[in-house]
Amino acid sequence: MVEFRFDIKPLFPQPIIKVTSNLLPHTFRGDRRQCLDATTKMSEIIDRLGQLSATSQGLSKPVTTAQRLRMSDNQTIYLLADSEAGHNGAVTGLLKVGTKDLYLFDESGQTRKVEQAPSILDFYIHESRQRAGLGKRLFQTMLNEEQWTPLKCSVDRPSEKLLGFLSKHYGLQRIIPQANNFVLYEGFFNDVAPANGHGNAHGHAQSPQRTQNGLHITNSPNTQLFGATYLGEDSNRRRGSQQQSTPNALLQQITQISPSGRYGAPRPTCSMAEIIHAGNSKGGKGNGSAESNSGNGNHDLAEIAEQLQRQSLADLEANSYEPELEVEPEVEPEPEPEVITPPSPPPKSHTPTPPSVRSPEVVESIVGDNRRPPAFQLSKQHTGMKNRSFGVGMAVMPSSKMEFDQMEREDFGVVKINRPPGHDVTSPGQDNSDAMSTASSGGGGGGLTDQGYYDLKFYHNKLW
Ligand SMILES: CC(=O)SCCNC(=O)CCNC(=O)[C@H](O)C(C)(C)COP(=O)(O)OP(=O)(O)OC[C@H]1O[C@@H](n2cnc3c(N)ncnc32)[C@H](O)[C@@H]1OP(=O)(O)O
Repeated sequence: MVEFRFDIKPLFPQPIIKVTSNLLPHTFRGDRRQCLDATTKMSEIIDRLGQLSATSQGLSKPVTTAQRLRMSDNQTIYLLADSEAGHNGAVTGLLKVGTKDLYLFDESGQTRKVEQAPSILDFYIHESRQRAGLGKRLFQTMLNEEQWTPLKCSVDRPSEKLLGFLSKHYGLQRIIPQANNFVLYEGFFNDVAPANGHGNAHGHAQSPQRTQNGLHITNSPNTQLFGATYLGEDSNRRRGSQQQSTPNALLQQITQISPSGRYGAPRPTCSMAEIIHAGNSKGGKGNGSAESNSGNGNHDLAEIAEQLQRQSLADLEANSYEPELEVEPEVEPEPEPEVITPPSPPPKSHTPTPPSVRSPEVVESIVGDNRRPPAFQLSKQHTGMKNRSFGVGMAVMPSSKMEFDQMEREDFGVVKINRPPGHDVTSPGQDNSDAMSTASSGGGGGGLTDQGYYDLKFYHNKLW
């Protein structure tokens, strides 16, 4: 029996009480001070019983704590007490139930999403009182209160004892195998309309693709991994009235979010998705020139990469590297700026500026007019948001890399050229990683070392 330093009887005017997130017995009446006292004591009771249950089941940490109950909005704990026991009475059992949205297999192996499935989450009768019918008493009280039937309950990782208990008292034996830890019994899906693989165990028939609250449910792995997509009324109207050919519509779809949970937080627009999807929506690819892709954010990454590759190859052939372009002066090396601000250095009149090392203005036109000027300029040391895609760099040219300085989270920046090999800059603000990449490439003895080379890297947001 579980006894406490305080008298439990005031908390248990009846043998079984219900506790929800307010941590008060459902029978509680009292003022503020009594309320505080009751929640403190109730928390202690719940934590203690939860710990005993975990120990009894061999769990490393309790499933049931007062804190968890306080944070929940759909869980209820039933507590069984023996007021006659000892001096202060004793608490003898705990049963925690709640509702869960679950993806479940039915008898035929079809996946179904069951919303608010009744779930048995934790069940414990003190060892000294087991097999005396107390479990049945507690469980039956819960069924009556919740108006559930045993067959419609999912059971979260039941122990052998609980399986025996359910078999003995409720004849539940034939389990429908599941991929998760929940156990359900044949008959769970009875009287539920199949509705294309989606249903509700309570029989609240739902539209196969759209539920009342606007959740878009499919059987896809993405849905199962990330949850249903929330399609608000606005969005529904938009989808009806608007073709998906506009980039905005596509972007809205891309950034649609789940309404709750950890996937519910608003996500920033993915710039790469913007490029890929918005580019595709154009239909035609244009003439392939980078400049032609400016505006509206319709860029094709492959096209840009191809363009830069062509330009880089042309530069190689023309032997037109100009290491002095955007290279710090020999005498007074300055820290290499992380974010290049316009204007670009004036090209020598006799040497055409290599297209692959365009001035920021040119590159800006590649990435489109929708790039907003940053309110202030951040280096990658500030933002930590600079992601290198060496694969893309490799695709452009094996010995070169593209670099886009990301001035803002959502935007592409400018192409820049690293300092030439051997040109050490040791001032504090220098770009260490760039220096390292330069050194390592140069150390490899590449053919371009003697001539210097352009270290172009390509940065973008992480995609997934
Ligand atoms: C989702 C979950 O919570 S899973 C975890 C379930 N909890 C536990 O395993 C914790 C330890 N066990 C217990 O707390 C209890 O045994 C409970 C809650 C499972 C059942 O409570 P009890 O008061 O013992 O149940 P009650 O007396 O009403 O029914 C007894 C039946 O339960 C099953 N049972 C209870 N104890 C045991 C046991 N030690 N070994 C095997 N079966 C048991 C048997 O079917 C038993 O019938 P039997 O005595 O004729 O064999």
